[in-house]
Amino acid sequence: MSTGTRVFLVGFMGCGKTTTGQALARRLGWAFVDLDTQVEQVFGLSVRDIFAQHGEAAFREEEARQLVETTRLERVVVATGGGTFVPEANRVLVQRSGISVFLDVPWGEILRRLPNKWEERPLFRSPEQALELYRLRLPFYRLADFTVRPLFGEDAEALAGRIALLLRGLLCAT
Ligand SMILES: Nc1ncnc2c1ncn2[C@@H]1O[C@H](COP(=O)(O)OP(=O)(O)OP(=O)(O)O)[C@@H](O)[C@H]1O
Ligand SMILES: O=C(O)C1=C[C@@H](O)[C@@H](O)[C@H](O)C1
Ligand SMILES: [Mg+2]
Repeated sequence: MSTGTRVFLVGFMGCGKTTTGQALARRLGWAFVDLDTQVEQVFGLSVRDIFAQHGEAAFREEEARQLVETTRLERVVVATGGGTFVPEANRVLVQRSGISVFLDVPWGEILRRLPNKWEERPLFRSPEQALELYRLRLPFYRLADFTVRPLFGEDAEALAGRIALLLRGLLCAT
């Protein structure tokens, strides 16, 4: 399987996977897929309502299924969900199918970005619980092929530009 035509952005809720992913896809002239949106479309419900009505396990099952679907596409940037890269099966699939990039946003900045958004993200129950989850997840995110830490004040467009530069070098080499 060619790994040069898919990019998977991974990282914690609020690190900018969706926003940066859209900007990156535009720059590369590639398609963009947001995994959370795909799952929402299958259920016809928001992430919050999927968790509430069907439970997290049902969400994770569909998330894994939608991840497989993305590996059938070429020239695509995938914004994963915050938990997608944690199960080993998902991680192995990503590592075999494309290039993974961890958006390594420090906790303080995540907190600044996500006030009042807790009810949309069922696993962001309180800052304390979310910090615990963030710490548990970091070792998994660090298994991504590349880690990119947004610079102070660097917006999603600028960050996408930096990732595009990194990828262009890699894509030329494959
Ligand atoms: N580089 C950036 N600088 C400042 N704000 C940003 C940046 N990237 C994204 N944001 C803002 O942070 C918030 C969260 O971004 P986004 O929804 O893209 O994160 P996400 O990683 O997709 O989160 P989730 O896992 O919950 O889907 C949004 O309000 C977005 O505008
Ligand atoms: O971190 C997580 O586990 C999640 C992040 C979001 O992107 C959604 O996939 C959902 O809210 C779960
Ligand atoms: Mg997102």
